[in-house]
Amino acid sequence: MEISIIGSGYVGTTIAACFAEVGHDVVNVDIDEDIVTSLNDGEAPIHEPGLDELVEKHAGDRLRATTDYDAILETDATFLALPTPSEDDGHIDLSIMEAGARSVGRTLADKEGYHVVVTKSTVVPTTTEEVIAPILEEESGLELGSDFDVGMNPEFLREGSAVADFLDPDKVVLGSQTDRAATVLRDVFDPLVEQADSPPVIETGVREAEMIKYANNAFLASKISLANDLANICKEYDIDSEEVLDAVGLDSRIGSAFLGAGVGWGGSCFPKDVAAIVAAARDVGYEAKMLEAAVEVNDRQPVRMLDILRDHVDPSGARVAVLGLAFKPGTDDVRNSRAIPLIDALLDAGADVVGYDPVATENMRDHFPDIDYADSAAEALADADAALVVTDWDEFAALDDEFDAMTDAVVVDGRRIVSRRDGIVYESLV
Ligand SMILES: NC(=O)c1ccc[n+]([C@@H]2O[C@H](COP(=O)([O-])OP(=O)(O)OC[C@H]3O[C@@H](n4cnc5c(N)ncnc54)[C@H](O)[C@@H]3O)[C@@H](O)[C@H]2O)c1
Ligand SMILES: O=c1ccn([C@@H]2O[C@H](COP(=O)(O)OP(=O)(O)O[C@H]3O[C@H](CO)[C@@H](O)[C@H](O)[C@H]3O)[C@@H](O)[C@H]2O)c(=O)[nH]1
Repeated sequence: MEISIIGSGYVGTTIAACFAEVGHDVVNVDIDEDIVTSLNDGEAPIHEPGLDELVEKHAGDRLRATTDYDAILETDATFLALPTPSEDDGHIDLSIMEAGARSVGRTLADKEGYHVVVTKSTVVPTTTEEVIAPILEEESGLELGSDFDVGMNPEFLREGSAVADFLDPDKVVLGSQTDRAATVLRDVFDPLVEQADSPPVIETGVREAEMIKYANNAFLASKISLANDLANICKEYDIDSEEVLDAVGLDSRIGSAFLGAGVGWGGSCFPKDVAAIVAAARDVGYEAKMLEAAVEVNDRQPVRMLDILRDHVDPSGARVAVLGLAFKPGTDDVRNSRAIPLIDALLDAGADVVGYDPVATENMRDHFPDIDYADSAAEALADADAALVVTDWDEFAALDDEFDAMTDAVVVDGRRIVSRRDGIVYESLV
C-alpha cells in the first residue's frame, strides 16, 4: 500500500521505517528540512535501537521524506503523527494537529479517489471526529463518509524500544466509523500482524480507540503510583518494599510489570496524557479522583527524596551529585525527567549541583545551563557531600570505590539500583 505520515519524530519515523519493512511504500512529510534530508540520506533523525538499520535499508526505495504535502495525493492513507503537548492547565494543546489537518485538507482538495486520514497521535476522545474531520471537510471541500473517512490508530511503543514494540505489539487498535475505512486500516496492518505472530487486533470506533490509549497510559502511570504509595508505607515500617511488590506481582491478576517503585514517572507521555484526560474528564463533568491522586503521589516522590537527603545533609552550600538525568534508562530524552524537579528544589535550597548522565547531559543543559556537568559518575561523586540516584542506568548498579571519593558519602537512591552499602550512608527512597 501507499502510506503517507505527517510528522517524522519518535513515532512518525519509527512507524514509517517499520511500515516500509513490512512491505508498504511510505512517504514522511515534515516541516523540518533537516529531518527530511536526514531520512532521505538513510539516517534516522532520532536515536532508537534498530531504527538506523531500517532507515538505511529502505531510504530511497520504499521510504522517502519530503516537506511537500502534495506527496499524500499518491497515497491511500495518511497518518497524523504530530505532537499533542499540554497547555499550562493540563488540557491537550491541539494547535499543531489542527495546523497539520488544515494542510492535509487543503491538499486533499486535489485528490481523485477515496482517502483515509488516521490519527496516530494521542488525542482526547472526540478529537478526530469533532476537530480533525470538520477541518478536513472544510479545507478539502470533500464529503466525510463518501470521499474520505477518518480513523484512529493509537500507538503504544515505548522510547528506547520503539522499533521492537511496533513490530511486535501486544495489540493493534483500529478505530473507524465506516466499513470502508476499517478495510483500509486492516490492509495497512495485515502484513505487520502476520509477521508479528498475530497479536489481537481490536476493531472499534474512533472515540473508543482514542480512549483506549488514555486508559492504557493512565493505568500504567497509576500502577506505578500505587506501587509508590505502598512502598512509602513499607519505608515507614522499615519493610523491604521490593520484597513486598515482587510477591504482589506474582499474582497473575496483578502482574509484575510497572511495579518499579522509586522517584516516579516522567517522560513525554505519562505526565501530559494523564493531565489531558483528567482535564478532559473535568470538562464533561467528571472528577477523575484516582488519576488526580496518581499525579499527586508522583509529584510527592521527589519531595520525599529531598526530605531523606535533609535528614543527613543540609543542602544549603552542599555539593550534591545527581546521577541520571534522562527520564528513563536507554534514552537521551529528559522531557519531564524526575531529575528536573529535584534539581530545581536543590537549587532553591542553595545546593551546588553536579549532574551526570551517560547520554542525556546535552539535553539537560537546555534546562539547567548553569549547573556543573560531569563526564562520569566518578567525576560527579568526587568531593560531593551527597548523591541522589534518579535514573536506573545499569552502570549505577556497579558503582563501588567511586563513593570513597565523596566528602560525605550520603547516597539517596531513587531507583533502588546501587548495590554498595559498606562505608557509605545509604538510604533508599522506597
Ligand atoms: N514518543 C512516544 O514514545 C510516543 C508513543 C506513543 C504515542 N505518542 C504520541 O504520538 C504523537 C507524536 O509524538 P512524537 O513523540 O513522535 O513527537 P515528536 O515531537 O518527536 O515529532 C513530531 C514531528 O512533527 C513535525 N511537525 C510539527 N508540525 C508539523 C506540521 N504542521 N507538518 C508536518 N510535520 C510537523 C515536527 O517537526 C516533528 O518532527 C503525540 O501525540 C504523542 O503523544 C508518542
Ligand atoms: O515500574 C516502573 C516503570 C516505569 N517507571 C517510569 O515511568 C516512566 C515511563 O516509562 P516507560 O513507560 O517505560 O516509557 P515511555 O517511553 O514514556 O512509554 C510510555 O508512554 C508511551 C507514550 O504514550 C506509550 O506508548 C508506552 O506504552 C508507555 O509505556 C519513566 O519515567 C520510568 O522511569 C517507573 O517509575 N516504574
